[in-house]
Amino acid sequence: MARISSSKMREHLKVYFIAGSTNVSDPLPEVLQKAIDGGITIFQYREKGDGALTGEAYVTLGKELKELCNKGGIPFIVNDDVELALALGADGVHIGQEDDNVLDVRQKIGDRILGVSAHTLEEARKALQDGADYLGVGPVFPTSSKNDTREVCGPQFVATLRGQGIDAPIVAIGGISITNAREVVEGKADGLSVISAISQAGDPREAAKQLKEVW
Ligand SMILES: Nc1nc(C(F)(F)F)ncc1COP(=O)(O)OP(=O)(O)O
Ligand SMILES: [Mg+2]
Repeated sequence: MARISSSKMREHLKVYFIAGSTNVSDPLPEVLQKAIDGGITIFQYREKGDGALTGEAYVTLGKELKELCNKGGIPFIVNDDVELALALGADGVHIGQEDDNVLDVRQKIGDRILGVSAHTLEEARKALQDGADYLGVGPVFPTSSKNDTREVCGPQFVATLRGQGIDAPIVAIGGISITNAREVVEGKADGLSVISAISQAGDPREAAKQLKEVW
């Protein structure tokens, strides 16, 4: 298996749904299936925060979500937890600046997809140099889904990175919804990632469909 190409990675990043059991009121597998039906292009299992599952329940849910992604033909990404990603046979992992070292994770996961959060030009350059396949850049808008974010950088920050020579696949994250998604597209991101815009939507399928239609 070779590393994913940038063009294929950009396609996968278009509508990136991220969720864990604490982000939904209905069972996450049901929400994920609706999101897949609506056209999400990649999913990240991010089981974090108060009330997050642990132990067997954490692994069992991950297995179920991975199966849905496999059937739906989209990559299944695990947030932070490289061991779980390997145990589940995930398609990749996403790590942030406070997580494991990018070089070490690349070594552990082989050619699987590796996403890295970046908030500055230096962090972006280093992550790519160390083996990231895509960057998660944000928060582009204020967000209620994560309480320890760096300061809001705005949707134009991705365009700034492009101007500084970062032409790798980038997905924007943070407070994105259907009402501001166009700004993300105009800001030269390759994709938009959302938690509550889908996980808290009355109709996750419709929400995913509308976000897909922005492209
Ligand atoms: N989970 C993420 N996924 C993305 C993605 F690019 F996939 F959209 N970008 C950024 C993050 C944030 O990652 P991190 O800074 O480690 O915080 P946390 O582990 O709490 O999510
Ligand atoms: Mg993390």
